[in-house]
Amino acid sequence: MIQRTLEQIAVMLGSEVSEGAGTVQVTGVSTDTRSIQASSLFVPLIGENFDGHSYVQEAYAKGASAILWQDSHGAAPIGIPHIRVADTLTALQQLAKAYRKQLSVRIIGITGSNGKTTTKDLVAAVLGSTYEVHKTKGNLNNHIGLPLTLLQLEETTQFAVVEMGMSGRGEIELLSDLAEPEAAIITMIGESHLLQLGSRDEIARAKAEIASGMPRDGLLVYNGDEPLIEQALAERGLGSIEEQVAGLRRIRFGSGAGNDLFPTDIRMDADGAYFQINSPGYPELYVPLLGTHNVINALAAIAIGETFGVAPIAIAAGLRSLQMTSMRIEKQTAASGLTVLNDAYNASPASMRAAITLTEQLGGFGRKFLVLGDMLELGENEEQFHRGIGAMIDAERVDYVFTFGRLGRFIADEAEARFPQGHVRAFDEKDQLAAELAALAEKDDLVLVKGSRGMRLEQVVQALLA
Ligand SMILES: CC(=O)N[C@H]1[C@@H](OP(=O)(O)OP(=O)(O)OC[C@H]2O[C@@H](n3ccc(=O)[nH]c3=O)[C@H](O)[C@@H]2O)O[C@H](CO)[C@@H](O)[C@@H]1O[C@H](C)C(=O)N[C@@H](C)C(=O)N[C@H](CCC(=O)N[C@@H](CCC[C@@H](N)C(=O)O)C(=O)O)C(=O)O
Ligand SMILES: Nc1ncnc2c1ncn2[C@@H]1O[C@H](COP(=O)(O)OP(=O)(O)OP(=O)(O)O)[C@@H](O)[C@H]1O
Ligand SMILES: C[C@@H](N)C(=O)N[C@H](C)C(=O)O
Repeated sequence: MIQRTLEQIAVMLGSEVSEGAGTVQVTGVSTDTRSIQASSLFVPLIGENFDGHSYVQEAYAKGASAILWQDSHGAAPIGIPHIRVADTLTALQQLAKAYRKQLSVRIIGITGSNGKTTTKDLVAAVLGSTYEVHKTKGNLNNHIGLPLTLLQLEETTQFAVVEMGMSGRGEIELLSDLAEPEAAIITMIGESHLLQLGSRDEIARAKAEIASGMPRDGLLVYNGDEPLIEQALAERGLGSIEEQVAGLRRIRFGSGAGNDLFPTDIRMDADGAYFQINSPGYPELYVPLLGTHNVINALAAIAIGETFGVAPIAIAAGLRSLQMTSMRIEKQTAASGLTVLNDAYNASPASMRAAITLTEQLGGFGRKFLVLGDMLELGENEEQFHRGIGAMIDAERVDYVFTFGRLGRFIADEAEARFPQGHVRAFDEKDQLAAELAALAEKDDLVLVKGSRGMRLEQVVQALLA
């Protein structure tokens, strides 16, 4: 993480240090006194619920070396080393960019409607077999999370794999301009945040903004099965693969044989997937993730590994060594023996379909239960999206469907007629859903739990595992 004197930081921000504080040593940056590290620079952000400026005394008492102070807040507290700035959020971003430019780190940016976190973990695993790698922690992928990620880099970090999230146009452009990735991955275009973007075309245009901060000879790795990505790149003057115009190098990955990288001979076991690829020199590969969509995510990681000189055998080892962020098709087992697929981090129609299809395909279980929550931020067609999920559930392969939330009712309503009486239930209370499910499910059964972040369905998982 960043280690600089306060004077050096002031120079990076184009500002000045408070009297006599130039030699104060800073190690790391924090924006939250609830997780602050000693010797850090505390950056008080103005948020929806609090103004961080109210916590600077607490930050200093907890060991912060210094703080930033926004001009609009008048005189800074006496006795705390500080740097005055016009806007603390902008200053955080500026400091992250300046620090990134001082390092020799090579940055891989990742965006896409679904799969950013998963692919970030896969790329880090592949590159980590050969290099010193830092990856986005958790889901810190926005205008605050990405700067914090950059400021966590060590001087010795060789590669940084950074997740770039968005829910509006211009957000990825800002993140790309901050991180200046030399390579970028666009995982896929789904329906996430359709409410704000309005169409999948607009979502694709937003994702294509990742090209903004890239060098002319940068590398774009993108899902070649999705025509909207190439369309959006062409609209940015990057031409299409057919035009082969000057500019970014490209590697297309996906299930189709027209891609530069595609899988063959996919077969699943209880914990992951085996597959071959069309690139020479590889053994049969294995990724400890369930679902065909995760094989496709792995292709992006392979493309990056090949580009940056990781040997095929090291790529294979890296994939096998994956350390996955939680609540993404995370397989958990209750004391009773009941198996839970915890996919509760978030949900959109594409990821919901992928999770249900995967659950239907898994063998070796007794009955199968789906616990499905609302999918949020889908805009005016939210009801149709949820009904579409209800309609795609295979009643021959799923035994029960329990839904939670106002929109989940549409899933239940659409599925009910194809199931035995009482096997499709819509709940408004998580506790009741969990209690009835725990009473019904038995040790050989399988339960998928999935819904948007706002539904907090991990509470149902915790009740089942208790
Ligand atoms: C600003 C901030 O970091 N807030 C975090 C804070 O929220 P809280 O409500 O408690 O505080 P405020 O924001 O109101 O307070 C302002 C500051 O004061 C600090 N503070 C407060 C209390 C206190 O006792 N001490 C303090 O120091 C506080 O820390 C603030 O700095 O805490 C919450 C709980 O931990 C955090 O959730 C909240 O974080 C916000 C949401 C945030 O944006 N965090 C980023 C670091 C981040 O990357 N979060 C990701 C989720 C990102 C995400 O959703 N990405 C989307 C796509 C991008 C959408 C984009 N348009 C957007 O708006 O995000 C995606 O789909 O992936 C994560 O944590 O997972
Ligand atoms: N290529 C994909 N297609 C469809 N669903 C996917 C794909 N990759 C991952 N998923 C599913 O999408 C959900 C979110 O996965 P992940 O956290 O990796 O995505 P993300 O893009 O980081 O999400 P967020 O936008 O919240 O950061 C999980 O349910 C996961 O199984
Ligand atoms: C919280 C954010 N990362 C997200 O994914 N939001 C959508 C709406 C979800 O939770 O599905």
